[in-house]
Amino acid sequence: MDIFQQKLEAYLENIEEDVKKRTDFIREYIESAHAKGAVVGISGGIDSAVSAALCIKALGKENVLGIWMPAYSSPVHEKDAKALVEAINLKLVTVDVGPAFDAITKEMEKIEKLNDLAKGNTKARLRMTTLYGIAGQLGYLVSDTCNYSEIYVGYMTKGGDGLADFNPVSSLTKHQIRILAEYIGIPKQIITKAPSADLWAGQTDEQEMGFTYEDLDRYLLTGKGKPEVIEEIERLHRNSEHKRLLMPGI
Ligand SMILES: Nc1ncnc2c1ncn2[C@@H]1O[C@H](COP(=O)(O)OP(=O)(O)OC[C@H]2O[C@@H]([n+]3cccc(C(=O)O)c3)[C@H](O)[C@@H]2O)[C@@H](O)[C@H]1O
Ligand SMILES: Nc1ncnc2c1ncn2[C@@H]1O[C@H](COP(=O)(O)OP(=O)(O)OP(=O)(O)O)[C@@H](O)[C@H]1O
Ligand SMILES: [Mg+2]
Repeated sequence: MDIFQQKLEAYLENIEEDVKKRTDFIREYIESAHAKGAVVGISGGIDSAVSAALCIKALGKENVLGIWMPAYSSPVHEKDAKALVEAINLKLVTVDVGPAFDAITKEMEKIEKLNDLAKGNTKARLRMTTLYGIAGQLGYLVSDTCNYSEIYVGYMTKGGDGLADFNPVSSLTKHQIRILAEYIGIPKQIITKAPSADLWAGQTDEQEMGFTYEDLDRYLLTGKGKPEVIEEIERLHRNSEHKRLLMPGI
């Protein structure tokens, strides 16, 4: 077995302890903030599924609210988001951010036509706005869902999915998230589906990043990989430093 597989095996061996560590963290953090619960944006993808499941284990299903927020999202993700209701006992509501997206895009395009990335990042920031609106109303905190692999290369929208109050999965690579997902009973189709931000039709993480999660996680867990891939990962890491810091000021 190669060293990458050994690291993943080691994670699986200690998974019960890992779940306890994460659920203790969530419970203690929510208590220390005097909050009543947590909201999680539910995309139909694996990171939000695992984050929500950990929040439910920590806080109880009554104190966790999942929000499905479509903006011309693909139907497969809606089906997968809804599959979580039974699988992890999730309270799920829908807030359609499509109309707000259309309205704000129309206003912004009075300046200049927006490209897919600018439009996609706007969707992510409207979701952040929605999560904070509901969390503020309920006295909840907003759970982040970004995993370690994404955070390392800055693969998240600044002020969008990259902004929340606490993160129950920030130290887990994508491969570790998959192991955890299986352990806590996330539906198979969510685990095996190609990771996608779904910010525009046909988008997938691996295609956009230009390398696979296998390449990224192997490097993160073992330091090994093709030199040109490592160089690209480190370039993205350097260029996204600003997303992992509080804003600079003077
Ligand atoms: N050095 C610096 N210091 C301070 N701020 C700096 C900066 N360089 C850029 N910036 C600011 O950051 C902005 C660029 O960051 P940002 O707006 O995030 O935009 P950007 O990094 O260009 O795009 C976000 C990326 O994350 C991906 N994403 C988003 C959401 C979810 C997921 C997913 O996996 O599901 C993936 C998305 O597909 C895209 O590849 C610039 O417009 C500028 O305002
Ligand atoms: N349609 C959506 N409704 C609600 N939340 C969303 C939606 N799209 C994205 N999000 C939020 O943005 C986060 C970032 O998306 P990302 O694609 O990285 O995670 P994921 O969809 O949970 O996992 P993956 O796509 O890797 O399987 C999601 O975890 C979720 O919290
Ligand atoms: Mg996704």
